[in-house]
Amino acid sequence: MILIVYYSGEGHTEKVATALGKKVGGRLATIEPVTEAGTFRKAMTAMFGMRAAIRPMKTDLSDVDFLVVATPVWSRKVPPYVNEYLAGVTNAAGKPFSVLAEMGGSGAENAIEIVRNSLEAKGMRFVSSAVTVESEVDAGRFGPAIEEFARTITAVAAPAV
Ligand SMILES: Cc1cc2nc3c(=O)[nH]c(=O)nc-3n(C[C@H](O)[C@H](O)[C@H](O)COP(=O)(O)O)c2cc1C
Repeated sequence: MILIVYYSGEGHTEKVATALGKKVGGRLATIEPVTEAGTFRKAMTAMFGMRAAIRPMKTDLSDVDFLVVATPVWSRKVPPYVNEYLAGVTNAAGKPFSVLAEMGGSGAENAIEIVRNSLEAKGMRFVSSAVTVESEVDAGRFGPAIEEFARTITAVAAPAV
């Protein structure tokens, strides 16, 4: 089973994750914050690599064959809710993963590196990454950006039936 875990504050990451899910036959799971912070706090907690409480969700990857983490870029890093999810991941050793970063304009590579380091520390195996840009997502022009990304995923994990 391909699992696509995402957080999306304003719907862009969700739009891309949903389209990707259709392409690869993946199951979607959303990271939900317990409380919505204001913009300043969001930027600060991301900048300092902090974690913030999320609603209970499955973090045990026992029945997952391939994990995709899709995240917005915040302060050239990732939201504290994504850090919280990543910290909770268990039974992940040896499993492949890919990362999708959705951004306004810059910092995606750094955000991808953060997710990559966190999951590699759990023994997971990095496969690929992709970047989408807010304006392209708004215009519905992100298809090509995830086309090749989807292929790298299905090449490793057979789509769920
Ligand atoms: C607190 C905060 C910090 C952000 N920092 C960055 C950044 O460093 N680089 C960037 O390109 N976009 C940044 N953005 C823009 C988001 O990445 C962009 O709006 C993205 O589309 C949001 O995805 P979402 O709609 O799924 O929440 C930031 C947005 C917020 C709210």
